[in-house]
Amino acid sequence: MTPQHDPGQARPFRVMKFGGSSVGAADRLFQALDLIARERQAGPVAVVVSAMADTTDRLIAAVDAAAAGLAADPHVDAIEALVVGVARDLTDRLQRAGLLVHVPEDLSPAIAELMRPLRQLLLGVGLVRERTLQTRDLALSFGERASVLVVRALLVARGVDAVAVDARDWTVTDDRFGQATPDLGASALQLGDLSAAWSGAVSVHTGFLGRTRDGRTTTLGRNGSDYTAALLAQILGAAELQIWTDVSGVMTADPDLVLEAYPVAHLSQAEALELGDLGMILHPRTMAPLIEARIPLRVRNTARPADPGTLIDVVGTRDERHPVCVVSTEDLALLDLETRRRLGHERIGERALRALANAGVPVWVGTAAPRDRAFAVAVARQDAARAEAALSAEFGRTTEGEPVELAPIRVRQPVTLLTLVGEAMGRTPNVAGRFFGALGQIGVLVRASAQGAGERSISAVIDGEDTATAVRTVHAAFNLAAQEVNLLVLGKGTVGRELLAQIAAQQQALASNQDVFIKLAGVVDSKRAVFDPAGIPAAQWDVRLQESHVPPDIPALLERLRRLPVPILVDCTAEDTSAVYEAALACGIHVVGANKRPLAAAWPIRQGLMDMARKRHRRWEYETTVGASLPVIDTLKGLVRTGDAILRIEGSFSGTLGYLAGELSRGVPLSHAVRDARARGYTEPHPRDDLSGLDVARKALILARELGMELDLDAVAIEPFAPPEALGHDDLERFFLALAEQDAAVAARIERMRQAGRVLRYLAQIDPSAPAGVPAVRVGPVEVEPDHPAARLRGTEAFVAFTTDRHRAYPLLVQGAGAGGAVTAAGVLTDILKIAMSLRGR
Ligand SMILES: Nc1ncnc2c1ncn2[C@@H]1O[C@H](COP(=O)(O)OP(=O)(O)O)[C@@H](O)[C@H]1O
Ligand SMILES: N[C@@H](CC(=O)OP(=O)(O)O)C(=O)O
Repeated sequence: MTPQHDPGQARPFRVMKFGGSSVGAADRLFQALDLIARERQAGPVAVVVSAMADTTDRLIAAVDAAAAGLAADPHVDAIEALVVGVARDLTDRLQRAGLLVHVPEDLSPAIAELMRPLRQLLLGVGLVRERTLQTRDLALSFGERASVLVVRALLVARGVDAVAVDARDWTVTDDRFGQATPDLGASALQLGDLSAAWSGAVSVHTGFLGRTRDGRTTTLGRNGSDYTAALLAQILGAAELQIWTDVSGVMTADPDLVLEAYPVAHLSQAEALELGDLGMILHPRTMAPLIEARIPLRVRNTARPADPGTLIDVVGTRDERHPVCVVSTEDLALLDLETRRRLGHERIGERALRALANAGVPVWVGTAAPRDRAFAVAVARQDAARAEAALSAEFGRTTEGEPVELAPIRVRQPVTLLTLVGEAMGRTPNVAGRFFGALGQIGVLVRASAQGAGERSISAVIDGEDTATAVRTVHAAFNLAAQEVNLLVLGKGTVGRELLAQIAAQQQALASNQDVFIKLAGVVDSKRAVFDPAGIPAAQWDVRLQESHVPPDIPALLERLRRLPVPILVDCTAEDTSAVYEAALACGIHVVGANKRPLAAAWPIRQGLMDMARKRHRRWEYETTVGASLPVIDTLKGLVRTGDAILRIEGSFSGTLGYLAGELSRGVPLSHAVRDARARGYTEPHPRDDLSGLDVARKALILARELGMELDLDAVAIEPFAPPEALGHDDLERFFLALAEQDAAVAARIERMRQAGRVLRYLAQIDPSAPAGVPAVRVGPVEVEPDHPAARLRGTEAFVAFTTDRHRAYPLLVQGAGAGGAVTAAGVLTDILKIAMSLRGR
């Protein structure tokens, strides 16, 4: 192909294409004209425009309406109104900006005149009630033709010499209406003749349109203006093609699907070819002429012309940290073929592809099992029935005289083809591992997969309903600096409130120092919920919750949460939430809980939750259920996992009871000490819940169960902290009166102990090898000797002593602050980070 440089110019052309979004509104078109004028000063320019905004869709609706015997005129009226409105608005703007060099003629009569044959055509369609692709293409041509009329007139009005070119006059195509292919040689000849008349003016071409040799109008397929522009660039031997649209370049993912998507600075032509093939922003055939002619392409944003956009050239970038693009192709069907016996020498894959090609069904992806015993193909959903019929017919007959033994064809739909495209992939290890790992982490099943032969792409076929979550998760795994986790926090009591404050304070540092981004997706209390998949600023949760009128519909919230990357349910309540945990784990949500009740629920329930977590590969972290943020559970798990034999566990787990024991030892009467502890916020709202020993019993049970002891709460021997007769009153005042009646007896006991050199502590004791008839787990008040580790505890301090086979002589001790909102919340945050860090391997 001989490049046709502008005869009067030494410099080569630049081709600028403006899409429907750039020409469909006056403010954008104002920018577009400005860009053209500036570019013209630097050298020769050819412009390609699309139909304004949604005009092409409207024209299709008009044809459909006419064919259905309905009025099509309202659609044409709306298009005319849009075009005339944009032209008027733009004239005003140019005038106000002092840019109007010539006053343009009123364009409405010209536009009405242009549309007249369209109205007649639609009338004809209405009469015959028949709509062929050929008729439709002719109707569609009016969109681009109207744009050219307006753009040329206003360029001239702005002082830029411009000529209108109906690209049908040079784009010679075959007669595949709706999807025509241009003939490059014939088109170049035609254009050569036409271009002589431009003589230095900016030529403004209709995108998308062509004509057969015998003069019938064709279109190049939806979004075909990109293709027109690429052809024009090739024939003109342009130095560059610019595609101006409404986003700042080719983004790492569809910005409508992935909020965090960002523009890719530099792509190779091969990468862009793969992206175009998958229908990502470029028309699938745009790249071919540019590759042939080695012409660079820039994708730019008309509304933000200062943004650099995306450069697509022959070499691309060698930057190893180059982002990759995630493309999802929805509404596909996956057809699975499997032989029960080999089909002679011919492979089923080959035969299947041939059968589909003969039936005119395009295949999105095909993957074969080794030696072709099984084969899966993904096709557009609308082609699924045709594809199935073609395959059934193909494999229904025998080959080489052998009976065909094909299992019934399985059709799964809707499915989505999820593809990762990036040049760097062939040079980076473990791309497949990270890709499938990210999908596995959110419980997405891969139905089929393919790794591009050019090492530039990797694809997975997934269920349609998983699309949004999968795209976001894969995008985050490859393109975001920080691992994102999404929290739904249940409960805004002391622990919940403190946790949210700690998240607000730490969020920034965690993102910059640990590459972990903690996103607060929702908060729920007993009356309402607030949920925002884009994230609630952690400092604003309180206000947002107060403003919310959404009821706390947990199943609905879990359904939304599970669609976000690394979803975590954070339970800061003291309710029976086992059913919530089950639902969460079942749908792929991790759980972090400070709540003891699900762990202390009946053994089959607790075990069911553990099994569900294991089966769904979700984490359930609950370190704070015993000893707040002290590493009690982790230590015990470590001992058990490394095969140590636990001989005995003893501990003081209740900060409240530890505090009370200390106060009594100092001579404070029981009822006073309890009143005081309640006033300090150490006790539950009704102190009976602490004094009964039930809370400590639950903690002891949690530890015992870690040892595999199949016990329920009723197997724990509980002796309350205060005599049971004092605990029966619901009414607080009567409760305190009854408690005061015990003051003297308790004081006398404490005094006796003091004289014997002992102190009172409330301890839990677990003895896995207790003989039959002796409770293996017991909690209650114990008089301890002065050299016992519990004797040294101060205030709300807690301790646990593990006596094991390896720690026999000196028990392993864990000791420190064992209660309080701040330490518990810090423990919950640690559990959340444990999950985030384990996934972060990037
Ligand atoms: N990966 C992606 N990068 C950029 N845009 C994308 C991507 N995926 C989907 N899009 C969508 O493509 C749109 C641009 O294409 P289109 O509407 O055809 O533009 P135009 O009207 O300029 O031809 C964007 O507004 C965006 O919503
Ligand atoms: N107007 C045609 C052709 C085109 O390319 O449009 P856009 O550049 O707006 O995607 C369509 O909507 O398919």
